[in-house]
Amino acid sequence: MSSQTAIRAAIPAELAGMVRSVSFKDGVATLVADAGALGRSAAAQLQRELEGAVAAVDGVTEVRVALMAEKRERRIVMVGSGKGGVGKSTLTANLAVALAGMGMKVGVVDADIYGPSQSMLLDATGSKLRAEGQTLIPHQSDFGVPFVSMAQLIEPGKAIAWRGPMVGKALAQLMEADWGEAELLLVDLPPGTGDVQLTMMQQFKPAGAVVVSTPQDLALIDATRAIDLFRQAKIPVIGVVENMAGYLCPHCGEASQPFGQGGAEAAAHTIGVPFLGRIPLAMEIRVGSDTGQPPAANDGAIGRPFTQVAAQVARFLGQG
Ligand SMILES: Nc1ncnc2c1ncn2[C@@H]1O[C@H](COP(=O)(O)OP(=O)(O)OP(=O)(O)O)[C@@H](O)[C@H]1O
Repeated sequence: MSSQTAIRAAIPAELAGMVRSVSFKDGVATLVADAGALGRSAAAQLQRELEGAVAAVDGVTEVRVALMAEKRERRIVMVGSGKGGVGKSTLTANLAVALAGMGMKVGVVDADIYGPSQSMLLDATGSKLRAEGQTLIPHQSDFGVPFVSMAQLIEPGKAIAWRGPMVGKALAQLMEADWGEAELLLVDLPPGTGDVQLTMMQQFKPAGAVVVSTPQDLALIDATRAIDLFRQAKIPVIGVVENMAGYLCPHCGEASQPFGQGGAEAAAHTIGVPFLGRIPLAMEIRVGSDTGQPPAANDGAIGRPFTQVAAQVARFLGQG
């Protein structure tokens, strides 16, 4: 058997499909393998396994493995708001679940340095998040949506003192986590127009932004500021979502409007950005969010408004 044939024979069958070429000269075996579909840690493991298997072949004194990884086109959509507490994290989690339900490979980056909450929203188990060296390993939620979170990088309550360079470093770690096949990252921004927003726009070239607001005037003024910032940076505003838009009393069935009604839609028209839809204020949304059960994971009526917004985001991305 020639050495080249012996090397091919030594490659485990389950890895053989990824090996594009094998050559052998003066004791040096050179393998080229396709790691384009693999995340960083899986690619490193492929390399180790190939090296181990081929090093055992008679006559081989050195193994060189070259991994080809075609750069994957991964797009980024930011979810922002002017004001805090308007439901940005809730919308991010449910949009991600709804888009995954439509067949997209979506990851969530929880970049809310002041109140990271995706662990609660997407993970009922409360499992610990992991890292391999400097590379964060996204946590696989039960809903087909992996996520990483600022909560992995900062101690609770310490973020207030964070400034530009620290924010940039932490954000880069989240964005460059081992995202594997994810084709879309949804980024849950902190409220407002601070360092995280600026760094996102300068360093990561988002494909677009969704802005959440309640129908209240104050929230809308702040949302308009966020939209202005995205526009200045030439980030397309995919549209505005009105959250907490009307409350249906579960006892008497009467509809009331604690935060007013239609404000976000009117503001979107005035500013000239699309209006993506309305999410009602509903006890089931709050309870589902607090227990790691995003409503968009179910077919029920309460998940539908999220699915409708997700369909528009998919359309914007050319996937709908
Ligand atoms: N449509 C809704 N109906 C009922 N409760 C909601 C709705 N949207 C959000 N909530 C609840 O409101 C609270 C704030 O929501 P969320 O954390 O998503 O807001 P946020 O804008 O991300 O806040 P933060 O400023 O902390 O980042 C949470 O308790 C959430 O469960």
